[in-house]
Amino acid sequence: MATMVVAKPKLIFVFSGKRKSGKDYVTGLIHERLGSEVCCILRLSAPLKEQYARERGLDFEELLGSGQYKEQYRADMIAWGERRREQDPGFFCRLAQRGATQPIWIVSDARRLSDLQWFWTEYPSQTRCVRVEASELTRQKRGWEFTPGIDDAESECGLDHGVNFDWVIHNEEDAPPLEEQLQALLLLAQEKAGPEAS
Ligand SMILES: Nc1ncnc2c1ncn2[C@@H]1O[C@H](COP(=O)(O)OP(=O)(O)O)[C@@H](O)[C@H]1O
Ligand SMILES: C[C@@](O)(CCOP(=O)(O)OP(=O)(O)O)CC(=O)O
Repeated sequence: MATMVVAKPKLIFVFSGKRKSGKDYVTGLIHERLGSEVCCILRLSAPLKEQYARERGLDFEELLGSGQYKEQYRADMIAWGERRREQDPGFFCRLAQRGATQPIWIVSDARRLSDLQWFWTEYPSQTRCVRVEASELTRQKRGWEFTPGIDDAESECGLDHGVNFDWVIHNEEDAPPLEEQLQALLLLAQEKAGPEAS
């Protein structure tokens, strides 16, 4: 693969969380607050879904969505992606960062220790890990159903233990408001990005 020249970020928030915990919702709030000039959202699953859709003649946009379409293919996408990660753990991380020029990056969907290790290795001083937490009841209310082979496998459980997260965001009705929980992340991002982020 040709060497991709990537603009160095000043700060990277690497998010993880269970299905329907609110990763996209929370990272969307941060992105909205900081603005597209300063902040971009990187999805590790996007290059995976793009190649998977191409190989199988599927609808890439639908795979990016949050509906049933992607759930039909999730198990096979997981297996397909894991075969590639076995050969090159950073394969999807490198592809996801293509074209990112903003100073603040948000990786919205880390799932495995190899994801975190890639960013810690490539960007040791810039990387901060954030976990989005929600109870199973809350996730069920958002449309999650336990699926054997998915919710008890690495894709969903790979970061359940052994990670000292820099922040844990409790995305629950009875938790403090997200704006309050995200204050420290937003302040750090504004400090790192400089005056244009304020
Ligand atoms: N704090 C919240 N307030 C309102 N809706 C939320 C909140 N968190 C998540 N949601 C909704 O719940 C669903 C799942 O959230 P999402 O961010 O897609 O989860 P994930 O990306 O972790 O699978 C979405 O419809 C989203 O809009
Ligand atoms: C094969 C996947 O990349 C599919 C991920 O799809 P999404 O990122 O859409 O998942 P949620 O938003 O958590 O529901 C998972 C993997 O193990 O790589």
